[in-house]
Amino acid sequence: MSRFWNTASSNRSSVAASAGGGCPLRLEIRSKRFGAVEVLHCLTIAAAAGEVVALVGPSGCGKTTALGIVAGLDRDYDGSVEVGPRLDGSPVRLGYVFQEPRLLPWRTVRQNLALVLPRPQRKGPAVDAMLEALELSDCADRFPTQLSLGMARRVALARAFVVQPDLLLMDEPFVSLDEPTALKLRALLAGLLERRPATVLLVTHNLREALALADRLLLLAPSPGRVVADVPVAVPRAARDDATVEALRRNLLSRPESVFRLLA
Ligand SMILES: Nc1ncnc2c1ncn2[C@@H]1O[C@H](COP(=O)(O)OP(=O)(O)OP(=O)(O)O)[C@@H](O)[C@H]1O
Repeated sequence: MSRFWNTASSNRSSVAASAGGGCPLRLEIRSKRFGAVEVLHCLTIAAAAGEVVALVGPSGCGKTTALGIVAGLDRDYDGSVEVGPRLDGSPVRLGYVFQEPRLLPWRTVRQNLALVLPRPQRKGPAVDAMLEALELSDCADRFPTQLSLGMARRVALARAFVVQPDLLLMDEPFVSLDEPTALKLRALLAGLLERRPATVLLVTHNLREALALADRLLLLAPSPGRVVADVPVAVPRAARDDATVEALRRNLLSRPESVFRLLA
């Protein structure tokens, strides 16, 4: 197991080893509190190696809190997290795309990417290849203040991918972008995952985005946050053009179960 931690009493659960890109993930939170308020209760998220799982739910239902726990940024909870293993036993690599790009303002685009790599690899071809894949070669020597929000978000995506992550955590990665820019970034992300699969937890408010990218949607309800629906997306990702995504969205919104009203 590459990483495992918990507080209070935890249940260790077994997960199959990763055979290709990505690694398995299992998160079981019995309870997560901030002070007297319980924000997550009996929340279980499991993802197979290479699976893209979208966490969808209203503001405040605990999506970011759950990501922080998976990333190891928050260890004050009752439950367990298992990430990995990789088949070859090597350490799991984690990528995190935050809600804001969080680039170092005093470093250039190229330097922001290089800094997340082990020192011997920083001058190798990985950085330039990733900049090219995300159509960022022309701004490699710019500083973050010289970028548009869409470019800064592409750099944040490039920084997460340059480590070749097994597990990628994405928290509203395309929020507050105009729709054409968001569409372009989604297509770039889909292309990156096609070339090098990773297990992805994608937090989003945007149902179209979830349906365009994910293999499965987990719908969370608030107070306290928990999973109320687990919805597989049967159409292959490559076949999900705008019209197909819209049809999937309408189909989901028309389902009679009351939990789907959370999406309206
Ligand atoms: N550090 C903190 N201290 C106290 N309460 C917090 C803290 N962080 C989050 N919360 C509360 O926990 C709940 C879940 O917050 P979280 O940010 O995880 O929700 P979210 O689903 O990601 O929301 P959004 O979609 O608006 O980003 C909210 O009620 C929030 O106010």
